[in-house]
Amino acid sequence: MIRVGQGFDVHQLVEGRKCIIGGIEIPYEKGLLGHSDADVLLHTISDAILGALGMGDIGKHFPDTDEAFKDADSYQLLVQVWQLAKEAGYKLGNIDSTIIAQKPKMAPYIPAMVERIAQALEAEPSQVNVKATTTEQLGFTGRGEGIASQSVVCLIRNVLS
Ligand SMILES: Nc1ccn([C@@H]2O[C@H](COP(=O)(O)O)[C@@H](O)[C@H]2O)c(=O)n1
Ligand SMILES: C[C@@]1(CO)OP(=O)(O)OP(=O)(O)OC[C@H]1O
Repeated sequence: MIRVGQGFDVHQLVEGRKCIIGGIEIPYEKGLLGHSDADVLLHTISDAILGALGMGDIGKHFPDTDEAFKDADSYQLLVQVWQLAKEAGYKLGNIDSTIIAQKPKMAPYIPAMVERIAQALEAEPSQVNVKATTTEQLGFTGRGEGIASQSVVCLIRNVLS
C-alpha cells in the first residue's frame, strides 16, 4: 500500500535565535522563532508523515502549550514521528521538500540536511530531496520576515493479499 502526505509550515525570522533548518545550524544573523527550535523543514516532514498515516499533525502530538516541548529538538520530534510510521508497518518511499527563503543561501547546507533526514527515517539519502527557492523578494519570505517550507512524503507498506 502507498500513502502520501504533505506538510506546510512557516516560522518568523528574528534576531537572537539560532537558524536551524533540516537539523543543521546555519550561520545567519537571524534565526527562526518558535516554541521548539522552529526547524521549519523538519516540521513539514513530520507533518507530511503524520498526514500520510492519517494521524493529524505535530501540533496534536507535541502541543506548543506543553512546556515539555519548549526548545524541543525537532530532529528528535521527527524520530518520534517516524517511530509511529514504523509501528504502522511503513517504510519510506521518498520525500521531496522545498525551503522558501530569500536568505540565507541554503544550497551549501542541503547535502548535510539530506544526510540527517535520511538518518532519522532509516532511509538512504537518495530517497530524500531538499530544494530551496526565493520568492524573488516578494511577500513575507521575500522581505526576509520568515521562512516557509513544504514537503511531500510517500510511505510504502507491504500488504499480503
Ligand atoms: N534561500 C535559497 C534560495 C535559493 N537557493 C538556490 O538558488 C536557486 C535560485 O533561486 P530562485 O529563487 O531564484 O529560483 C535555487 O534553485 C536554489 O538552488 C538557495 O540555495 N537558497
Ligand atoms: C513544534 C511545536 C512544539 O514545540 O512548536 P513550534 O516550534 O511553535 O512549531 P509549530 O510548527 O508552530 O507547531 C508544532 C508545535 O506544537
